[in-house]
Amino acid sequence: MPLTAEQLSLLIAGTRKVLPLQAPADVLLSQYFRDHPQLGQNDRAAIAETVFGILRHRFFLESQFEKATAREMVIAYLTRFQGINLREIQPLIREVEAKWIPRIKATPLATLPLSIQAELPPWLVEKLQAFMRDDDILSLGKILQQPAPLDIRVNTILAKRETVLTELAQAGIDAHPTPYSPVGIRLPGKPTINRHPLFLEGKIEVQDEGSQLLGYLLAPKRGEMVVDFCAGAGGKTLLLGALMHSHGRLYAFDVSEKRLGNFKPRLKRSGLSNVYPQRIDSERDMKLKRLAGKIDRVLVDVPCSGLGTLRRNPDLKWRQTLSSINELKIKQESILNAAAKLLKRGGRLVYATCSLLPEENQQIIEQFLATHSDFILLDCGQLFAQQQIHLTSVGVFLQLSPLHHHTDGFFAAVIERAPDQN
Ligand SMILES: C[S@@+](CC[C@H](N)C(=O)[O-])C[C@H]1O[C@@H](n2cnc3c(N)ncnc32)[C@H](O)[C@@H]1O
Repeated sequence: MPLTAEQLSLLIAGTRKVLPLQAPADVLLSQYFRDHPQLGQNDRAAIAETVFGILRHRFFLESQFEKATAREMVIAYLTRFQGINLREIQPLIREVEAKWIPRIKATPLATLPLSIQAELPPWLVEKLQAFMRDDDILSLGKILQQPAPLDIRVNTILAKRETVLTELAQAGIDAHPTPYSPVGIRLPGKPTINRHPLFLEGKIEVQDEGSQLLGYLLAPKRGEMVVDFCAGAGGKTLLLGALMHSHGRLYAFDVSEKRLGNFKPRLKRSGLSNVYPQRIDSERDMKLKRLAGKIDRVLVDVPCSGLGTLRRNPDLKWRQTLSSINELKIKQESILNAAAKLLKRGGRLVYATCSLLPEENQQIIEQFLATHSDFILLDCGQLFAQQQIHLTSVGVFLQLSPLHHHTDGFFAAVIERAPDQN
């Protein structure tokens, strides 16, 4: 159906609300939808698709104007990236706008600077160039412009992956086992899953395959004492609880009351009975003292730049800066130091981020190991192989990539506190 003038103005209004990025794009969009309850499901979907599409191509779109307005961005996006032709949109736009459309459609990408071609901020391209070739940065940038697939995790406390796959097939939902995670399913059509009985009964949870794999590196066992130090809304906690078969003690710490609040209904659905969510003031909270040296396994999924999730959160390209990354590094170091104190001798810690930058990843671990001689680094590739998970290009560290693994860009390192010598 051809675009109508009313639909075009809705797309422009939604874009105008989000583009200044005074908050995360998804928060601004939800706010906008709450303020406009008259918008139907289709209008909302079209606005969200356009706003996120513009964010994915914003460097190119802005390069085409002196100072682009929301209206110009929408028209340029629809015609260059959504295949709407000039004849179709002409009745809805001004004469002067119709004049620049052919130029924007024809601009060859290869003539533009790498940061525009890759749709990455110049400061980030510069950081990546320290360890990547330009054509690899371009391939990465291009894959990060694609929307991510929808991955779910089967809650093995309540269901088996084969049974869930059968039920999804019966419901006419295109679904495939994920290639690496033994409990993952990929849903290429991205159906709305949160009203499906499998979801409501706690048999499935939305979770990127990369995030699932981190749980297999920690590999907590039944009956152990385990801490998820930065549990947030509990995405990874729930997998850890399932790997523990709901036996033992799993503390879910976070500084955010709101995130832990979002965890509560998920925990209830999961059927797990060994999880203890607890808010802490900071990584120096006194509550942590009593657990020092007592914990078998600790997951530290630290706050990070999130640059490995640009497929889902393209707005991070503007919300992160060189100085925010410097602040994050200090926090990451401090959280890792505090979390490591909880480990008993022989205990294992997984440090994880969804960042692509070595300074938030291996450099934090290398710095930690240089000052903690009682910790050793384990090999992620070997730990996966022990569990029959065969990932390509994984060495001592895990760096998942949307390009090579079709997951978000997760990083992980596994360290162990040296066992007692006696
Ligand atoms: C990357 S997110 C964790 C996501 C979560 N593990 C999941 O799988 O859904 C990082 C979390 O660290 C929390 N955080 C920030 N500072 C913290 C601190 N000092 N101690 C513990 N958690 C902290 C944030 O509130 C945020 O929820």
